[in-house]
Amino acid sequence: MTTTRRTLLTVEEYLAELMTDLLGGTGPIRQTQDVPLAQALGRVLAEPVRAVGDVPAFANSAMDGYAVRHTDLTTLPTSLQVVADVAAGSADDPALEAGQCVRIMTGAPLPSAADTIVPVELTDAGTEVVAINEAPEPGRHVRGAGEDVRAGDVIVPAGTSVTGRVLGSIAAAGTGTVTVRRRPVVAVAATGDELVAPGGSLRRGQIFESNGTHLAATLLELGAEVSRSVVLSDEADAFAADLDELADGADLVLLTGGVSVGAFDVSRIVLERSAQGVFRHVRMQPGKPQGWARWNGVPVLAFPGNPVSTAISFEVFGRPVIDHLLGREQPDGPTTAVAATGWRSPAGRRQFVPVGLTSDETGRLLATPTHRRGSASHMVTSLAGARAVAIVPEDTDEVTAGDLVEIRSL
Ligand SMILES: Nc1nc2c(c(=O)[nH]1)N[C@H]1C(S)=C(S)[C@@H](COP(=O)(O)OP(=O)(O)OC[C@H]3O[C@@H](n4cnc5c(N)ncnc54)[C@H](O)[C@@H]3O)O[C@H]1N2
Ligand code: MOO
Repeated sequence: MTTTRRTLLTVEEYLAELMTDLLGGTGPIRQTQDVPLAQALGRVLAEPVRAVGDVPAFANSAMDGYAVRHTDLTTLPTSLQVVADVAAGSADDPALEAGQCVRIMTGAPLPSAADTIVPVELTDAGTEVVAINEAPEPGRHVRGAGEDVRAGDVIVPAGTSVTGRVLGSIAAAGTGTVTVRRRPVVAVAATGDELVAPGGSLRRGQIFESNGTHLAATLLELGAEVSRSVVLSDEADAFAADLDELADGADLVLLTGGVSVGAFDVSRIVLERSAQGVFRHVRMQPGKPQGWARWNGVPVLAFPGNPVSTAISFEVFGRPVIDHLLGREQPDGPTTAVAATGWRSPAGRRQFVPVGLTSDETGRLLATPTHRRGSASHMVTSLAGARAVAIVPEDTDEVTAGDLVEIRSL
């Protein structure tokens, strides 16, 4: 039966419904994999990474100069005998008597008998005898063993997305292999007989498919595996058969289009008829019509077909579901920016507007809608230039230039 009147939920109510009723309260994917660092980019850590040893592993010099005993610098200027050279990578630990020093390079181990580094700039750079004109404080320019982290300290917690920065820290702490969660397998399907692959030619009534392209790429960015990204027929039986194939082996199916109340809205029709699909209206713009179901036991999210609606739906509902499957820590919460121009917002619905970000001469962050006409669910090219979405509360029907608006990075 066609559900034209729908329960109206807030964004939070619908998200909670997805987490409890669709995902069944189940935790992240259990399977993990051990992967070398070179293959870990974009994955999510299933276990914390701890420092294998102290970092730095040994006390070393922060400067090119001379390793000295500070007690030898009580009277200045002074001259010290240079008894050895130590370069980075050297395992030497030359002995120092009173009045002696060691020429040392940045990163080289501090001789056990020395306690301070005199940078070469404060000396005459002598190689057998060095004249020292100025004394740094005791202990200066020495990088202590373990002053970054101690052996066993957590470098990166479980649930972290592996980025270049994260990899750098893990590598420095001595770990070559990390345990990551298996990638969630996600199948993507756009619906609509009007859709033509980009690069083709359009006859009257047809448009280029963009939602599948957008979702598949964004899923890859988030560390998911996209098993298939296809366009399904608007014919119900064929759609259902294709859905069987898509769901096979998937952790999640994402559908776009056909969720509204139109006579041919195939996602809704098939999911309601064959999988007790739940279709809602959510107090948001864009992204009002939403649906979910389990198809052969596999969670299915059905997003509205308008491209900006799909994009926002993914940000608001798809991303948290993927993060949940991956056990990923939630990204940073919203921040604020100053609206650079004004725009209208539908009363009673939370508005999500793609915005670009700049700053003014006083350093304030400015948000400007990326489409000159503000927000509309079909303004697909507004997505390319967006750095964030501005979030306008339900009780606001107009944003005025200069207002502080909440933004969430994309
Ligand atoms: N009588 C009502 N009509 C509509 C309502 C409503 O409450 N009552 N809601 C409107 C809202 S809001 C939205 S959003 C849309 C959602 O509709 P559907 O999910 O059924 O989406 P479609 O009708 O399939 O498509 C909408 C629009 O988007 C284009 N589209 C679809 N798929 C793609 C794709 N993969 N790539 C690019 N563009 C796509 C499609 O051609 C349509 O133009 O319903 C409103 N109607
Ligand atoms: O909710 Mo629709 O997504 O406003 O265009």
